[in-house]
Amino acid sequence: MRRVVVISTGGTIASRWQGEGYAAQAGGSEVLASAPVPEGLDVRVVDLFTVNSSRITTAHQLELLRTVREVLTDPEVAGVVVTHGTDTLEESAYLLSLFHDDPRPVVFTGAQQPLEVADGDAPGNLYDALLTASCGRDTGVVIVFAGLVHEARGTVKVHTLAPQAFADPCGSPLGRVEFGRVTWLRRPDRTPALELRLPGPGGRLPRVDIVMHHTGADTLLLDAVLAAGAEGVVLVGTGAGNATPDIAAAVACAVDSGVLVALSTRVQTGPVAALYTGGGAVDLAAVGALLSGSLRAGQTRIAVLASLLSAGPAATAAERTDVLRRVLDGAAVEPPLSVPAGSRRSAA
Ligand SMILES: NC(=O)C[C@H](N)C(=O)O
Repeated sequence: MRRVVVISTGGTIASRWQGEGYAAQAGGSEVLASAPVPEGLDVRVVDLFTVNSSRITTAHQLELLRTVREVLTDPEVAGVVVTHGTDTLEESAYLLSLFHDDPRPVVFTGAQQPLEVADGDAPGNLYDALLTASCGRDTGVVIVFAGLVHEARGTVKVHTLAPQAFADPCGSPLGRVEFGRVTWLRRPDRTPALELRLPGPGGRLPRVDIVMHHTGADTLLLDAVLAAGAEGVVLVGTGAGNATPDIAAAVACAVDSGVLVALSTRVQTGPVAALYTGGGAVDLAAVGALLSGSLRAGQTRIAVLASLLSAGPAATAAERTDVLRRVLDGAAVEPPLSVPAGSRRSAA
């Protein structure tokens, strides 16, 4: 029997009607009982949390990371399944993937329809995730949803309600799960795992905020997160990563004071590219913002958070920047042909 451990964290896959709306309520054993189990598997359950994933914090994510590592100390375990709400699944999965250094797979899944819905998607997704966790090797952390296996990095929630909830807008799936079999379509682009320096119990966790640019925006929100003590900021630019000269000046001050700044885009597909000046990505990169490649805002924030955690509180700004640059290089996609060579990433 191959052993797979399911770590249950809540989400719609564990949700029931509460009178006014749905909320996570069921524990892991109930979630598991809703799905058929592939033949020949010995499935164990760890009940970690029961929360809707919009409430997931960095502390939850680090507890999940610790739990996965603890589960994998058992050599009998072939793989791990994490059941998670879909709202922030891509963030937790990407965080774990950056620190994952084990050949055994960690498979995230969830559902768009709640537990006990007669024709819901939970049982199929969980079955596929169990199958993938039992047979994958050197896959890293993946997301199994609606019959597809996605690499954690780059994958985002693309529909609020539909069963096909996840896709990588700049990439392609790693595999398919159908007819009770996993078919691998390509190898994941795995990068070396980051060194893990977890803060001790009660240790301070870095604050990383996201600020989105829009027409008429000034520096108020950026100033506010910096005043609140953000050690990292993701600026979500318009287009290929653009803002204004005032915002570029505020980013320059933030970088000079040791804040890690990454630049993502609010556009759904395509990489950030240093093409425009006048407050655009050319100027933002010149003052030290690192371009996020094809990572969308949520995963860019995780890249910044993971870099701060991995560098540790005693690291210099240059050391933290160096870790983030390596993480983002691992997330790069080729720039479109129209982007001049060498303009994709900041030289800062
Ligand atoms: N489909 C879901 O899981 C959505 C839910 N709001 C969650 O993320 O917890």
